[in-house]
Amino acid sequence: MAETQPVSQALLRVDDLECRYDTTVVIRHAHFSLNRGDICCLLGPSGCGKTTLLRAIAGFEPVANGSIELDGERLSDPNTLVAPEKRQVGMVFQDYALFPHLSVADNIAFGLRRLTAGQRRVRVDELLELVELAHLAQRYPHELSGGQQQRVALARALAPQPRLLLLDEPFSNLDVELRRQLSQEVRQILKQLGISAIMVTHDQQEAFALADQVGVLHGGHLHQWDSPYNLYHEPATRFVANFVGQGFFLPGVMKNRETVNTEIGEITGNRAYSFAPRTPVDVLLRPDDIVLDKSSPLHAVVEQRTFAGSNTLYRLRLPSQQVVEAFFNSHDAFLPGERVPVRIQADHLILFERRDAV
Ligand SMILES: Nc1ncnc2c1ncn2[C@@H]1O[C@H](COP(=O)(O)OP(=O)(O)OP(=O)(O)O)[C@@H](O)[C@H]1O
Repeated sequence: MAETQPVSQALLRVDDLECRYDTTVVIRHAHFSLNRGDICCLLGPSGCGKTTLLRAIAGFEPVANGSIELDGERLSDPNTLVAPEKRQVGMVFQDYALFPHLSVADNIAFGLRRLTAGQRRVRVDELLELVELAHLAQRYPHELSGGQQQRVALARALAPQPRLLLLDEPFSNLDVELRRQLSQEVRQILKQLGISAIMVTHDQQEAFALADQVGVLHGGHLHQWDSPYNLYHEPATRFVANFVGQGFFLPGVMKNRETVNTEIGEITGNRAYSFAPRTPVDVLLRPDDIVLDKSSPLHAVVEQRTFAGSNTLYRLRLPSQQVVEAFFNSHDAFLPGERVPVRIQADHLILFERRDAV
C-alpha cells in the first residue's frame, strides 16, 4: 500500500492499526491517511473488516496495536480510547437509526443541544435546505421513504459540524437507481461543505462514483489505498486486480523487463518489472485492453455477448482456448460463433508472478 498524500494535508492518519475480537485479529497493519475534504471508500467483500475499521475510527472498538490520529490529536492506540462522542466524528448507519418518536426537524436538532433555541432553529433550517427536505420538517421517520430517511440521517450527522463523517453502507437498503442518485447527491453535499468522509461499501461502482480514494480490504489486510483510476489500471495485488473491475489473466513468460511472451504474441507495456527472463507470469487483461483490428492476424471466437447500451461486452475464446472479455462499440455487432480479429492494446502492462495467486 503506497501512501500518496503529503503530510501537511492529512486530516486522518491511521498507522499500523491492528484490531481484534478476543484473540482473533481482524484488521492487521492497516496504514493510510485521508486528506482534508477528501471522500474515501473502504471496499471489500463481506467479513473483510470494513465495519470494524470504521468502528475503530469512530471510537466504538479499541485498537490492539498502532494508532489513529485526527487533526494531529491521538484518538486511539493500545493505551488510548477517546470516547466516540468526544471525537467530533459523525456517523451515518445502514439502517438510518433515526429516532422514531422525533420529527425530521427534531432528529436533525438532536446533536445541537449546546446551541440556543434560536441558533438550533437556524442550523436545522440550513440542513433541511441542504438535503432538500424543508417541506417534510414536521413528518416522522415512518412517514418518509428510505431515501428521505437516509437524507435525514445525513443531515443529523452533519448538524454538529463533525471533523470527519463516517458512513456504514448508507445506501444498501435502497434500490439501485435511488442508490446511484443518492450517492451522487451525498458526494455533492460533502464537497460543497468541504467535509471529509469515509464510507464503507462492498459495491465497487458505488466506491468509484463517490470516492477520491478507495481502500481495498481483504481478510483484514488493506491491499491498496489509491485513486479509483489507479486501482483499476495499477492494481497492487492479484486480489485487487480481481475484485476491482472485470479482468482476465493471460499466462505468459517474461522475455525482458518490459515484454512478455504469450500465446498471442509479445506484449510490451510502459513499465519495467524486475522478474528474471523466463519467469512465468499472468498478464492482467481488462475488457478495454482488447480492441478490434481488421489487420490483426489474431482471431478470437465469440462465445457470448451482453448488450450494455453504447457498448457490448463480448466473451471471446482465443486460439489456445483462453477466455477473455472485451467491450466493443455496440454498432459492431458480432454473433456467437463468429471469428473476430483482435489485438491487445495494453498500455499499462500489469503482471503478477504466477506462483503468488491469492
Ligand atoms: N463483535 C464481534 N465479535 C467477534 N467477531 C466479530 C465481531 N464483529 C465482527 N466480527 C468478525 O470480524 C470480521 C470482520 O467483520 P466486519 O463486520 O468488520 O466485516 P465487514 O467487511 O464489515 O463485513 P460485511 O460487509 O459483511 O458487513 C468477520 O470475520 C466477523 O465475523
